Amino acid sequence: MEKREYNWLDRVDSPRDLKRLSLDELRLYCDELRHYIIEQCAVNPGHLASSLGAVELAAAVHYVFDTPDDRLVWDVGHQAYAHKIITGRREAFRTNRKLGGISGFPRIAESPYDAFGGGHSSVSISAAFGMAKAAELRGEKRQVIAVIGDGAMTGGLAFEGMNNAGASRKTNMLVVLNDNNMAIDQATGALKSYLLHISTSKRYNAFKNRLWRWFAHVPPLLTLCRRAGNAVKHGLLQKSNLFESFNFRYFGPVDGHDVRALVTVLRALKEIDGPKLLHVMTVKGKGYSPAEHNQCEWHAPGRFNPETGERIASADGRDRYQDVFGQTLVDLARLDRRVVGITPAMPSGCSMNLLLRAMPERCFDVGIAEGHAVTFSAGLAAAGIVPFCNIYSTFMQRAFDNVIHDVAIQRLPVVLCLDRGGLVGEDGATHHGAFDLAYFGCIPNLTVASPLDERELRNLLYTALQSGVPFVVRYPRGKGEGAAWRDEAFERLPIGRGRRLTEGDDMAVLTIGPVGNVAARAVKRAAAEGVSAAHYDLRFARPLDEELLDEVGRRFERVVTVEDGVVRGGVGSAVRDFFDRRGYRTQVRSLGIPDDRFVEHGTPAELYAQCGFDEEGILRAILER
Ligand SMILES: Cc1ncc(C[n+]2csc(CCOP(=O)(O)OP(=O)(O)O)c2C)c(N)n1
Ligand SMILES: CC(=O)[C@@H](O)[C@H](O)COP(=O)(O)O
Ligand SMILES: [Mg+2]
Repeated sequence: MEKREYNWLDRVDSPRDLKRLSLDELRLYCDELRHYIIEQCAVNPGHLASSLGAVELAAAVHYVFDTPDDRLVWDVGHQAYAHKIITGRREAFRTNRKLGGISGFPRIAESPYDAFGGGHSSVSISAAFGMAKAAELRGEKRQVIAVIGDGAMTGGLAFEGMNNAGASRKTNMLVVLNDNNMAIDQATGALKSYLLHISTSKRYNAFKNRLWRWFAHVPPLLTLCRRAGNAVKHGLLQKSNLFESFNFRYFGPVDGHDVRALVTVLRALKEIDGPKLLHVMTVKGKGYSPAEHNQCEWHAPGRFNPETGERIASADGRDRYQDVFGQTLVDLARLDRRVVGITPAMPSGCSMNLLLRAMPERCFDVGIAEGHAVTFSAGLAAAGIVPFCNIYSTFMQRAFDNVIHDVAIQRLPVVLCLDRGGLVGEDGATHHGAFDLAYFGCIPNLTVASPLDERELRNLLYTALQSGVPFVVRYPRGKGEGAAWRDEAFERLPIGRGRRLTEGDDMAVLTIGPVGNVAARAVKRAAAEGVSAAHYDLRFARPLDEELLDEVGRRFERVVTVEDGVVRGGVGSAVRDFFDRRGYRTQVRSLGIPDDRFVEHGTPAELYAQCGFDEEGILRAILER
């Protein structure tokens, strides 16, 4: 990619400015917009490939519709960078995902153009339907548009939204299906084949192309085309149209990078009432060759050299926790024929792609469907398989009831692997794994553990396999401590037992998970400053090690608990409850993620400091008398 001067980019600070451009100028503007996104993401990382794929779409929607009066909802929101830049955030985009800067996702609080917040998948149709219904109830005339990817469309919630909205034939809403045949990894499932079928059906497309050409040149034909709708499409498509079955009028597929064609089609659709869906074909990473050629890696590539496409990674020899999970799962699957892996659309994110490559028949990418992933796992477990179901902590929130109803009550031996537990950094409030220790800590029959380091993660996964009970293993995003783990012999760990890491006399520090390593450094520094702190690693949030806690309660008047999770309802709360119940008068100070606000985006180091449980914060709490 070559450096270039911008002639059009700087002229647009709002959709109103955009509308002043001719269609030819709009195309030139889109080229520059794409270039700017690449240039900025190279130095300030973000969701590059999806946003490159939606440049023309964002421009065309803002060109045709009257945002913010017309409501535009982006599903997930990771493809909305062009939208942000068009809607007055061109300069602010330099602060994308930085502490105090704009969010990587749409946010209602950030701009009137962000009609609905994003981050988690498959919400757009339900939200847009709510807005369309509200407009109807309030007698307001406005358009509502939901842009949803083919990956997000695999989520059950999207179908719940369509089912509901489709029954309301008068309600005016447009769903734009942004189909690039990719989620983060390869698209999966029956919907993928279906979308491929309708986007490649030659007879239907030849007919449809003629229809759209008429649309463009002879406006009165619009009415005719509307009437032609269902019957013709059904006749030409071998399968009945899925979206039409939900009472959505189906239009497309159209080329999502031909901004002129998009404008033409959207203008036409604006005149059609009721629920309708426009199928748009895009290329993930469009316009940046490295991203087009390796769409998965360029979903969120980190920093890179825009000229060469070389990604800039810091190599310090330490593995990520997800690497430990991915390789250990392969090792366990080799050890035990009952082991399988389940991921809701995150094989690369959680490194289950290692199992997918090694034993594809024993690895299931079920689409963006966390609830289904858990219940599917429960079904497998009920039939003698040991599923390792890996879900990012924040997305597990979607499957809370499935864990209670389908796993815990029935005591089925599902291993729930919670990746991204704790603060995740730049993705911000929607993605921090803040609540899991609180929401799993209160469920009967669940064992909940978190390792201190890589080797312990490996051993906890092994222990979970041996346990025969519902077992949660929770670990954070990013790199570990550098502990040796590869090819280490497995060790079965005692369930519900913690251990003392450091002896001390003045007070005790209780930790769970890798944040214990940070606390260990603070404990050392406290000793140098004259405070002798005993350090205990609980390892299990449930069941708690009561013997260990009795020892602490008996010996210490002052305790600091540290967890990379929300302070209320988490491990600190459970420890305090235990001391109360046992009648210990120990004073407990709990450090963790605050529960009086959502923590926003920033680097992990900045956020730990802000929340007061970085090394300095823990040290301060230990020294406080
Ligand atoms: C509930 C939930 N599960 C998983 C994710 C992680 N995730 C973010 S984007 C994405 C893929 C989305 O695919 P698609 O909608 O087709 O957009 P594309 O990346 O192809 O542009 C996934 C799985 C999420 N954001 N929300
Ligand atoms: C938008 C989204 O939900 C994912 O792309 C997420 O940002 C991935 O996070 P990791 O970078 O932690 O895999
Ligand atoms: Mg996609």
